[in-house]
Parts: sequence; structure tokens; C-alpha cells
Amino acid sequence: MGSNMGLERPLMVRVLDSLPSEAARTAAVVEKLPAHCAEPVLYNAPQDCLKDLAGKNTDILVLDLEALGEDSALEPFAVRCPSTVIIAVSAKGSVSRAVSAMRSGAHDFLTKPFSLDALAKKVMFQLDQRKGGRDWRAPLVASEIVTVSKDTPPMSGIQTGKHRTSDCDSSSLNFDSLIGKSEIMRQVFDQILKMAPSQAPVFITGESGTGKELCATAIHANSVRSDQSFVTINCAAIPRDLIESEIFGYNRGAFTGATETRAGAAEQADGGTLFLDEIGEMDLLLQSKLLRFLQTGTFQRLGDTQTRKVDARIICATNRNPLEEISAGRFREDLYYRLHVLPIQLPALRDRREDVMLLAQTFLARYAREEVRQFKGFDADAEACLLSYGWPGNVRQLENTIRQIVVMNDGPAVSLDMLPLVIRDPAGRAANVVDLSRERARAAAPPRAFASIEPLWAQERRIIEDALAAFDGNIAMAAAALEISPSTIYRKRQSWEAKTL
Ligand SMILES: Nc1ncnc2c1ncn2[C@@H]1O[C@H](COP(=O)(O)OP(=O)(O)OP(=O)(O)O)[C@@H](O)[C@H]1O
Repeated sequence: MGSNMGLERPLMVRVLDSLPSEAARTAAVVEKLPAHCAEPVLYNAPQDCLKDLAGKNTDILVLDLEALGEDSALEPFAVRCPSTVIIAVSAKGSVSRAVSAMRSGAHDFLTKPFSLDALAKKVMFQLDQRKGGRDWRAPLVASEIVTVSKDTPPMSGIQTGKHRTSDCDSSSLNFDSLIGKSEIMRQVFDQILKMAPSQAPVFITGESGTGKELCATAIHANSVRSDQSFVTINCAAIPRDLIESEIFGYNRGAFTGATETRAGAAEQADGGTLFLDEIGEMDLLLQSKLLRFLQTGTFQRLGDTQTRKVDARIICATNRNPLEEISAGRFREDLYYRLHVLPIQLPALRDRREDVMLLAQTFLARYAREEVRQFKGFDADAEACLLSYGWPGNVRQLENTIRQIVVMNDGPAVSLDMLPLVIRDPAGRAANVVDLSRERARAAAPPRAFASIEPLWAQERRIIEDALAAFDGNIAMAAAALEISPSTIYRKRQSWEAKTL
């Protein structure tokens, strides 16, 4: 055994299996882990194991599904120790079994009999995900292209280096990053599993912050392309006149500022997946170029005469209603029908309230660990408030709220007074906003001459800049407080720059 993985204490492994000999065999995994491990603790009865999870350290939990009875009996284990790596094992392995175990909170699944090396590999993968590295959940900076390939660190939720077969290796399904146990999310997981092996385009819709990007990464992670690149282009975060060069690349000298030749996202995604986020922001001319690319698989870099061909699976997402966009003439109907082959609609958080506390607990455990706080859960009043709030900013708003609470407070439980006012008293806040704008209106010059009225964009700019100042420039936090998406802030900033040039 080697280093202790950066922890100050040995890793604690607990194993539940109704057969003591099997539990002992599984527990021997500690010999395979490159970390200092304490003596593993073995259980034959679920209630004994559950009792210990309440107050004792647990880093790795291996649960035999037969010892649990029903797969859903795994849920209380996941809720009790949200930061523990949970691996479900079963002698009756199947895709649906693996999916159901992971829906209930397991991080991975193995069919018995399994080798200790296979178990150790899965445990190490999960521990690595928890060891920091790039915080892939942080919002992308404007015009950033995120590439996940064999050569770059994988985002959580993506297993690189694996080649899945289209009939799905049940031990490799991965929804680690996309959390939900509600019926509506179960249907989404089923859709992802069925759509992942296909080569057809996927069209994801849903309000801002519902997890469209996570959904796209899960489709890629569970596809045969998972060991190839996953390339994201956020059409809202890139100035319109640069999107084409970001997607298709350019030759040196193609336009002012093109000082070198660059491959675009389409080429980088060759063999893998190209994710076009916020596709509703793309202008009509570029839409026709994208359509041609989808029809032929060919394109030209800007300033280049050579026609190139790539094989990239397309996933796109929008928080707009595509049919309304088509009727308004902002989205090409033919492009829509090319892209809208496998549709997924992500539900708003208010439509899956069963998931609110599961998500809140997960974020609390994540940020308490990151910020070194003691938080273990929520008191009853805080929980009731989180459950009754409408979450217009969806999971992003919930995640940012929990992060804010953890940064600003400490204690064993989150209490009502730690919640931001907007969550505790949404109606009151709304009233304040009205009062504030009235105050501003009153403060304006008395004769309401045309010139004295501040343009809407300038008012918007002031409000957004106030929010950014309140959160020290943190765009994600400001966006959550304003109940808009971070990309809206990026987009607005670009339009202000254009106005003040
Ligand atoms: N089901 C989920 N489980 C865990 N985290 C989630 C889930 N859905 C969303 N999140 C988190 O919420 C944030 C927003 O998710 P994501 O960027 O995927 O949403 P989106 O729908 O693409 O938003 P937008 O339309 O504004 O781009 C991310 O930090 C993500 O980790």
C-alpha cells in the first residue's frame, strides 16, 4: 500500500454482504488500493451497517444488492453518507439492475463474481474524481471551448479510455454527475441510456440551469465515443461573428487577428461528440452552414479552399422553445428537423421536488469538504423552506445557494437564518425590487424629457454590474441572484461593448 491519497487518516472501507465469506473476500480490496486503509468493517445485516454510517467515517462502501433486498433500499445509505464512494455489487447483474442501483445513489456497479483488481479500479476512479483537479462545474469563461479527450483530464461523468459496446456494459454506466431520483428524472436516465449508443443527433431542451450540459456529457460518457473528444461550443458565450471560426476553424490571415491557422471544434470532435450549447443564439447564415455540415459531414475552414470531412456526433441544447423560434423566423425549420431526431426535455426543478433535498445534500457535502466546514445536513425549517421555494434558476441556483451558505457559515446543520433572503422570503424580495425601481424612477430628473430616461440596456447594465460587485465579480453567483444564466451575463457584456465602441 502506498500513500494515503492526501487524507490525514487511513481510508475506511465498509462492506455489506449477507455471506460473511463473500464480505471478507470483497474487503480484501484494501490490499489492492494504493492508499493506507484501516481494517475494513464487515456487515451481514443492512441495519447494522446503516447505524454505523451515521456517526463514523466511511470513505468506501461496497453494498451487495442481495443483502439489501430491494435496490431502492440503497437510498438511505446514499443519503446518510453523501460523500462516500458507494459501489453496488450483485450476482444478478443486468443493465437495468445497474441503472436502478445508480439511480438509488451508487456510484458504480459490478457483477459478481468480480476481480479485486476490477473493484479497486472502480474505487480509485471515484476517489480520483473527489481529489480536486479542474472544477468542471464552474461556469465556462466566455468563448472557452472545453475539450475532453484522451490527453486532457476527464470531466466527472465522463470515463475516458473506455470503449463501450452498443449493448452497454452494465458495469460501466455512469450518471455520477447527473443527480435525481424522481420518476421524471428516471425517465430522463432511461432516455439517455437508449440514445447513447445511437449516432443520431440529440436535441436537449429545458430551462436554464436544468442540467442540459450535464445531460450531454452523460450521453457522450455512455456512448461508444466515450474515449474520444467531447467538445463544447457555447453559442451564447461567443460573439456571433466568431462562432463560425470557432466551429469550423480558420487559416492564418483569414480575418484580422487570425495570426495562426487553427482547427475548429468540428475537427477537434472528429470521432467524438460536438455539443452545441444554446444553439438558438446562432444567426441564420451560420445555421445554413451548419445544415450543410450536417448533411454532408464536410466543411471548410475560414480562408481555406480545402474541403474537410469529419465524423462527429452532434448534441445540441437550447433553453428557448424551438417551435416558437421557427415561427418567429429565428431558427431554420430544415435545420430543426435535422437536429431534432432524439429529443430530451429536462424538467424544471420545481417539477421534481423529490430531488431538491438529494441535490442539496450532495452540494452541501461537496462544498463543506471543499471549504473545510462541518456541515452534515439541514434543520427541519431550512429543509421545509428549500422544498417550498420555486427555484426559477433550477439546479444551478440551488447549487450556488448551497455554496454561498457554506462559504458564509459553519455548523453541524444549515438553519433557516443561513438561507439567503430571496429563498426565505421571495415575496418580500419581489416587493423590495418594485420599491427600489420606484425610488430610482423618483430620483430621475423631474421633467420626464426623452433624454432623461435611461435606456433599458443601461439600466440592465447597472443592475448586472451591481450584482457582480455584490459577489466580487463571481458571474455564477451574480447570475443565480439575478435568476438568469451566466451566459446571459456574458452575452449582455458583449452587447454593451458593441454599444460603447
Ligand atoms: N441533475 C443534476 N445533478 C447535479 N447537478 C446538476 C444537475 N442539473 C444541473 N446541475 C448543476 O447545475 C449547474 C447548471 O447545469 P448545466 O450547465 O448543465 O445547465 P444548463 O441547463 O446547460 O444551463 P444553461 O441553459 O444556463 O446553459 C451545473 O453546475 C450543474 O453541475
